[in-house]
Amino acid sequence: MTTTVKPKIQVPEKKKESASRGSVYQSNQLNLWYDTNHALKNIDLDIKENEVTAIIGPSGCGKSTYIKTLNRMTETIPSVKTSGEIIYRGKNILEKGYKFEELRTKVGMVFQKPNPFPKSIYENIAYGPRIHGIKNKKILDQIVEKSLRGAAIWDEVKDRLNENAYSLSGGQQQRICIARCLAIEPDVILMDEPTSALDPISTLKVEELVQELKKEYSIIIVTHNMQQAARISDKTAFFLNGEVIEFDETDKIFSNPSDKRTEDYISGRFG
Ligand SMILES: Nc1ncnc2c1ncn2[C@@H]1O[C@H](COP(=O)(O)OP(=O)(O)OP(=O)(O)O)[C@@H](O)[C@H]1O
Repeated sequence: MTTTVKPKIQVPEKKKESASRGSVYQSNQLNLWYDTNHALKNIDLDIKENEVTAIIGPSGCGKSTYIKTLNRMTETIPSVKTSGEIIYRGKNILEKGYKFEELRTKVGMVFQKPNPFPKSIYENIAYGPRIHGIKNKKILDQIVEKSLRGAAIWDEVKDRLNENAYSLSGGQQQRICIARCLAIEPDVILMDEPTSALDPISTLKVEELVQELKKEYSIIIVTHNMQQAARISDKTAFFLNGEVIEFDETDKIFSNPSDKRTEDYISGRFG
């Protein structure tokens, strides 16, 4: 008797053109230790451009560690050791001599808790371009408007650009943080549970925004919300105890996973 796994979570129809896309990140046999804690184990992932890739898995499985490694944020922790490769656009970012600054201008990061600067809405967005040498007020104005429009928050803030970003709601602050990323014209946006501190309406806005942004950017999103992964991602990687158990098209992962552990996780049997 054959058994088929019934879809647990509704996945919207998505275009399947993945095979023809280029790779933005490739991790090859990536390992990471915090002292003796082996937090990432032989991670092989090929992340394609202009897709949304979701990283899911139970608490402590290494999701945040993985996404932070893509931006070399873990290397500031003294106990961290890594082995293997992370190839970003053809270059191993873990190699000595890799120009770290290059990564900073190409990869934007959005965190769990909105973290605008304690400055005006305008200054939050203009800050990055200024650091990169843009001083002309007219050009900065254009970047600010374009970035806020890109983050679907222009209409809400256009008349209050000089107000402190802290005066906005949490959901608006998160979109300001996304606009701040867009202002540096990144190639990739890394999002670490970007909606977990938001209410359902703000969550929906950010999810719609992610769908829109993938036309121009590659997005990697850590989420503990499986419905969210199913709604917005093209590919999903299921992590467990520091390993990638399964990485596939999101509809395959949520309707017919290959591994029993994935099936158990998405059906809510653990995690
Ligand atoms: N700064 C750190 N120093 C030491 N160990 C850490 C550090 N950050 C994470 N770890 C450990 O690495 C492992 C993976 O943690 P990580 O935060 O990547 O998991 P996660 O899947 O993102 O979890 P969660 O869903 O709870 O955020 C855990 O054992 C954790 O205790």
